Amino acid sequence: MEDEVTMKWGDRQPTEPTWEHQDDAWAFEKPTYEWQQEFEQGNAPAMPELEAELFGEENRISTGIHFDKFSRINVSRKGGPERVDPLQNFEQAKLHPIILENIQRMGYLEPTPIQRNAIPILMKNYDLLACAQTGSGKTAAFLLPVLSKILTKMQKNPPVAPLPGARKTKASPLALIILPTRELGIQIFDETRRFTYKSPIRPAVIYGGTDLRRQKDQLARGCDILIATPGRLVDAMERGAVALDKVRYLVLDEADRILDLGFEPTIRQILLSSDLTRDESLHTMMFSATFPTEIQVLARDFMNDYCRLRIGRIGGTTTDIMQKVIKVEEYHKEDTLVELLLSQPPSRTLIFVDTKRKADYLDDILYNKHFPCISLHGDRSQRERELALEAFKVGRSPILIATAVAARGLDIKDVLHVINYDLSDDIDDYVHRIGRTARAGNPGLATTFYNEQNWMIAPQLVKLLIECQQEVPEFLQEFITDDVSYENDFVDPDQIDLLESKGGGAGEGGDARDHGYGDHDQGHSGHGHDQGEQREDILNYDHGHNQGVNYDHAHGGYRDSDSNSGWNASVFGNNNNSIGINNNNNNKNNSSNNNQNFNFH
Ligand SMILES: Nc1ncnc2c1ncn2[C@@H]1O[C@H](COP(=O)(O)OP(=O)(O)OP(=O)(O)O)[C@@H](O)[C@H]1O
Repeated sequence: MEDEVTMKWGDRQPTEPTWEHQDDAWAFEKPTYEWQQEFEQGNAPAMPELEAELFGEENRISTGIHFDKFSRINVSRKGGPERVDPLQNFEQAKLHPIILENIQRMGYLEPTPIQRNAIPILMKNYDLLACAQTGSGKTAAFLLPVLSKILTKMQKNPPVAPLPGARKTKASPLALIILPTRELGIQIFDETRRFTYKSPIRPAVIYGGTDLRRQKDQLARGCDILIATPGRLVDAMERGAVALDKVRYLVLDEADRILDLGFEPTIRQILLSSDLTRDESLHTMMFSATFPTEIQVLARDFMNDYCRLRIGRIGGTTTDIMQKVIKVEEYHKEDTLVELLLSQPPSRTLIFVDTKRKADYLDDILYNKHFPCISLHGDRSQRERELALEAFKVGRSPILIATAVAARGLDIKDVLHVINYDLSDDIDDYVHRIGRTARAGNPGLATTFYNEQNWMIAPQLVKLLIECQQEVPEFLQEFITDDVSYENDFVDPDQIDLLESKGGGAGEGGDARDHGYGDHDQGHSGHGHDQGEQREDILNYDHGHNQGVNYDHAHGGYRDSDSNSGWNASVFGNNNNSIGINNNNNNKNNSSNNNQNFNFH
């Protein structure tokens, strides 16, 4: 088995240490552009090392062959300005020149549909509820106008440098982005570091599981745009590290997941009982690929004269993902997984399981079979979570076994295969999980293990497969119905109460998950709820202490960088990957001119 795996997945070779290994820095301490008082906008000097890190090809996703397909998707807009002219190009958006330069550095040639439509609305200062498919560029759709507006404000009123010797203790950001998971926070921080390059805007990110004092130090250096998980944000506000009175742009990213995790009271607390200015000078926006009714209720309660923008169907997914569903009984899943991994050329692969225990267990099984794997879940210390994701990104551990912690928003280059080892009961979860592949018009493969225990999701899964023109396997055909219609729009705000009183709505029913709310990332420890085989729906645990990175793998922990550094990363970082799975039901052989081949035989 070792030879077989090694031949497939590459020889062990030493790899360069990453930034995390060089010192004990956290992801929130990654460098941002160091603006000096004497710089002028448009004339700031380059920071070549930072520029290479931020814009290097290896660190970001290039558009794929299906990028053009985006433009054929249907767009619906309700509310907001009377007339919106979708952007033909970024230049039309009247974005600040520094932002335009960074768009070029990112290699974005044209806007995606969500960007074409959302940016003009946000530039006109309307509140926005926006839904678009996974991987279709929602992040830039809100970041670009927000950053551009901050820069224009700064140009009119340049920030005043603190007096010599003055000690700033409180951050007063102009923009606040709240999101459900720490990993997503780090990623949006990275994206913000890119778009604020050579600008005076200082971004910061705060999330649980890390030393709040160090995050406070970051905040004390000043912060114009703050990215935060809800619990840590409240914590920082209560400790006087953050004031919200200057916030003019408020974004809830993956808004439905924030509520799903039980953060609604926290969000309402932030929106209602904080020092946030709640008048027409505050612009609020919510983005996601899925929008159950609860989040639409929240939007109605807190947004003014807002625009509802939908690109494609709410909860729909991209046809760039080849979805395969195979029948696998529980007892046979391990063997099938190993066969599946061996049957394909190595490619960055994300395996979803439902429980933390199973993530550890499977990690052990695969590691002992010499697969270059690592796991990520909420029981890991934050340091371990950051290391695991980094190892996956750089290709040192190209197989990541994760719970739902990795399901939302993560944008990792060349994830070619998502495997639903355990299938969630919730179709929205399924959509977000498989959405970790096929980003920005690239192709991807999602393989789902299905058995009778998953009957609950079967009707919706089948509907989605049909909608995406995917093969419906024999064993799922009994779930095909004539009803191919979908609740395909936002609920009219005037109808929400009616809908709620009838007990209906997109977000109702069918959700048997154990949410087991815990400490919500508040920065204190103590969870008793997920010792067993409960599903992991609470992501932002805080153990109150850092358990270190060098866990003994035999005890379900992490491998250190040495023992895990040997896998040849090169095949996982280029565009030359090909993946294939054996499936007797399918003879498709899709190949593309950028050499991403999907071989099904
Ligand atoms: N206009 C563009 N041209 C090329 N690439 C783009 C463009 N806009 C965004 N991208 C890239 O597409 C990828 C996906 O974008 P993003 O992460 O914002 O998707 P998303 O819609 O937020 O997905 P999810 O719902 O999964 O969070 C990113 O790597 C981003 O850099």
